[in-house]
Amino acid sequence: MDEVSFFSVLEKQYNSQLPFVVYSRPINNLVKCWLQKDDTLHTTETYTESGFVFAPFDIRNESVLLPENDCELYTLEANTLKVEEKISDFEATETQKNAHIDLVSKGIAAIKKGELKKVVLSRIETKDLRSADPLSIFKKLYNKYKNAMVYCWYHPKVGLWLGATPELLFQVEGKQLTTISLAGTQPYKRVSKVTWTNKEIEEQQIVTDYIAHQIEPFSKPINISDVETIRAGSLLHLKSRITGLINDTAELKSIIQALHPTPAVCGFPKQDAKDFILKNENYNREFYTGFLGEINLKHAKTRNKNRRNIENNAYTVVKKQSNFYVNLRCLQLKDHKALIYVGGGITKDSVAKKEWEETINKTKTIGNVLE
Ligand SMILES: C=C(O[C@@H]1C=C(C(=O)O)C=C[C@H]1O)C(=O)O
Repeated sequence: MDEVSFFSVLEKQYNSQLPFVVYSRPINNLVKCWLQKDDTLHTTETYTESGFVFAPFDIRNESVLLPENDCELYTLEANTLKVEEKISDFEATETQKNAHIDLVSKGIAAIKKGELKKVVLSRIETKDLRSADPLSIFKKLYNKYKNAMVYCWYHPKVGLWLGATPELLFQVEGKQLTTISLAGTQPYKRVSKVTWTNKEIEEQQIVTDYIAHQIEPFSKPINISDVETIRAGSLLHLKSRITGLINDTAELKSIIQALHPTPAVCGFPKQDAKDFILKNENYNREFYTGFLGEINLKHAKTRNKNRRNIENNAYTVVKKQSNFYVNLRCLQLKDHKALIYVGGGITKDSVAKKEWEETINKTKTIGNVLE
């Protein structure tokens, strides 16, 4: 399917108020879309169905599913998508600044009292839009962020979300489990040598240790890569890659429950951090810091048993694959407004004003493509 037909099918779907998702994973130049045939709100509790899942931060609320069997799927291959690149600046207000600094200060105080070790605190930044065409925003995100999972998700009974997230929650392909620990943030400044403070190194280590501990019951042996610096748009983060082989009895739901939400977006210890967030953030995160992605898709790979006799020995392995990304650097489109969701990890060494600046820098990822 060519680009014009691909996006006109999507536009028709949106204008008919029918659910869809259009997305591209960081691994290739494929843009995929799933169009649900009616507007039924499907949810999943078991995570055994196949389709595309959109799950909230607070998993006690419903995870929305676009079931594979109720959807039409299209794929487009493209390096860049055609779109007019108009953008404009926006500024945060002082009220929001003071409210966020107060919230972060509360977090630091709780950590110093020993109630928690790390908590991720966030806020919403609202921007009035001149143009609120979700598909143009999607195209701009796709052109700008090749290393991100870029998506636009819509359900008439839930809302419209867009994002460009650098963070994999986890991926399972057959028995192979891959996840990452991503934390620590600084602006990207085009220098070759990047230095990190103890605050960020410790913050990321908390995430790595937690993930390794949580997947231990399902997966052995666990390999943890060295920590590296990665770029996500105008930001840098610390990242480790964690892999393992899951055992036969491990269910997808148990892995989700073990990992989501990680200390990268919630904090540590998990329940205390979550309680602190729900009590103090003063707004509903909804799907921000939830997760999204393909669930239980069958993926066929052709292999050759014997390289000398390729024709006769080719065989196909069908593996089930799920890949979930953490819903970050995202916004919700509502009544011609963009609600941009941003947060950052707080530890004992955090400085409230710097955390405020970090959220400003994070709004730019998605704010940079809005008009
Ligand atoms: C919470 C966010 O990002 C997370 C928090 C980070 C941090 O505290 O340094 C870094 C990457 C993400 O894991 C966000 O972008 O809103």
